[in-house]
Amino acid sequence: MIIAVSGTPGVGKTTVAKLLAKKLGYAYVDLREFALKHGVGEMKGDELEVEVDELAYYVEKKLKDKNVVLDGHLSHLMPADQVIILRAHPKLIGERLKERGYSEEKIAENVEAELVDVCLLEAIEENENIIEVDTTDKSPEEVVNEILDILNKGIKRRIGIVDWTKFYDEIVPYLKLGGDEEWV
Ligand SMILES: Nc1ncnc2c1ncn2[C@@H]1O[C@H](COP(=O)(O)OP(=O)(O)OP(=O)(O)O)[C@@H](O)[C@H]1O
Repeated sequence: MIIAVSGTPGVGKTTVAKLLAKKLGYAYVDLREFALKHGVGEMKGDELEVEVDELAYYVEKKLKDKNVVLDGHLSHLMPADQVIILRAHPKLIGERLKERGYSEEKIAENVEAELVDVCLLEAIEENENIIEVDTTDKSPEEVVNEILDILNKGIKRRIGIVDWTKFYDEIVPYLKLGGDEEWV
């Protein structure tokens, strides 16, 4: 069984995926390292640009019959049996990425992606089995226990649990609004 753990950068995918794999006794697979290992994608500066279909082909071929937790911000586009989309208050994403030294532009891009549910919407296009978990104010342990609880109940789909637009005023400072052009 392939369980994909996805979400906006900084949401906690790696932390949660490793712990989830440990508790389930599954192998942990970092999708970026998996791509590199199989020669998928091209390095553009620090970033690895991959062809999603090519990566999905290798995931299907190499991991299909294994018990793995797949970690990566493209994992929701892979042929997984179960997708977990982690969510966090966009302000938290902004603070974590600021701490990592990301540029204002990169922070704004990711905060906005979390605000408007980009990962979730992409996942819905690809997979029926999606569980969304709000990690805000929870420890990684609590998040993993929540995931295990849902899976143990046989629930495969639980979406629409957060609406960050309610907190728009708190999120605005992290966004780059208006661009360079003046409104006339
Ligand atoms: N409930 C939580 N779940 C997961 N991570 C949490 C939680 N609370 C705090 N954190 C912290 O948030 C940070 C998330 O970092 P992590 O590398 O796991 O995110 P990521 O989504 O994998 O990022 P990236 O996509 O950039 O690799 C870690 O420092 C982690 O300790």
